[in-house]
Amino acid sequence: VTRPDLSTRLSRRAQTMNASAIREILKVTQQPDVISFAGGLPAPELFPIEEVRRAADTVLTRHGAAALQYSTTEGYLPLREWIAARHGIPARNVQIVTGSQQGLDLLGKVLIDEGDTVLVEAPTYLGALQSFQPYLPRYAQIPTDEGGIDVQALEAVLREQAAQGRPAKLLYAIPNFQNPTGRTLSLERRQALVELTARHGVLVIEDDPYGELRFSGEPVPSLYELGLALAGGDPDHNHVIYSSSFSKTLVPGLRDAWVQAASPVIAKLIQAKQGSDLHTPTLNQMLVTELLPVLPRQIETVKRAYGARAQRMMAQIETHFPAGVDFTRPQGGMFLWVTLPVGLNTTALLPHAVAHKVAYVPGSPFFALGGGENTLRLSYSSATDTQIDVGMAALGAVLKEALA
Ligand SMILES: Cc1ncc(COP(=O)(O)O)c(CN[C@@H](CCCC(=O)O)C(=O)O)c1O
Repeated sequence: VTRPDLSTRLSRRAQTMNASAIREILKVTQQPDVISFAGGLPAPELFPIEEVRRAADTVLTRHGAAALQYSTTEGYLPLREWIAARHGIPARNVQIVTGSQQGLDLLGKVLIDEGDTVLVEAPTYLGALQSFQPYLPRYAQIPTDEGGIDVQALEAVLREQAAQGRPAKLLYAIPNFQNPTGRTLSLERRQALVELTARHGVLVIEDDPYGELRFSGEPVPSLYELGLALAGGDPDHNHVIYSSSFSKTLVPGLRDAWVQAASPVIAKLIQAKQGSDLHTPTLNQMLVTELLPVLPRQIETVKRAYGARAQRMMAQIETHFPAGVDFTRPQGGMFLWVTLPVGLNTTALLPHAVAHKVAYVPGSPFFALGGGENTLRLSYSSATDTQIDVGMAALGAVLKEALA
């Protein structure tokens, strides 16, 4: 009998990895009587289950064998063509991925060399940090304010990086209804950011899973559209890479998403994906394509529900939270961001909140270089009115106690 300690055999890369705070908390908050505002879970009661069942029947009846067979790495052409047409680009610039989470992993694999400087917002989506980490980037944080990325601060960071002979490789941004803050970048800041990054030769990854979920205010052109205009309409010279998903507009469990990029990037994404999962499940891609006619109505239903839940949560926070606590007022998406008085630690506070049957995601895992100990993220998307009322009252009580 030999008893090797396998934990000593892991790669250096594996040893840089850590767990997703969101996934870990989802495990904790699965306790039935805990009201969880942690996971960015789309509202399950709004899933078009009947439509999915009918679509599955149609797909399997009409092209059952093809739906269950291996398929191309690029993705199901009718789906790619539908996406391409909506963005005014050729289908060859669209790659289907297995959730935009896989898109982030593959983009990290094909764009980041060890030590490359990757610019991220402070705070940013912790799942992106998790995807990029194994490629061993050197993070630089871009300060944000109520309006999202502070583009003046970005310019200073870019200048500093260039002066140190370490120009940034890429910038990862979530301009619509940002995860975790819920903030949206103004058109003026988007234009400045796109021009600035083009000038400095910095690639931009625009992660936009929430763009369709606007429930107030006016739509703003994407960084991708602005980048395309800067490239004279040529998608093969757009320095902005766009990623979005059917997870928040349709359903997350089918794991269908896509990346829009210049052909040399797409070519490498395909090769990386060949080595990862060969292709996104064929049946799921055909299902999503069959469901495209119900998408507009589904988006309207989801937007209305999330807008009402966001308003209710903000009203309850106004009512129950102690003075000195600040929070963002999103115009769309699934999250809002709470900032407590400096000195409070939301990671330390979480077990106490769970004891009071309410859960959130502490803010610090959303900061690539640390900080944010006094912040937390709340997701309103899958909470009923009662859960919002009861949960915000409970969390308000926990915060008042902590501040006393
Ligand atoms: C900015 C951003 N980019 C990509 C994703 C991943 O979405 P996909 O379902 O992989 O398309 C997400 C989804 N994040 C959710 C869902 C995480 C789901 C989970 O870990 O259970 C969250 O932050 O809670 C996102 O917010």
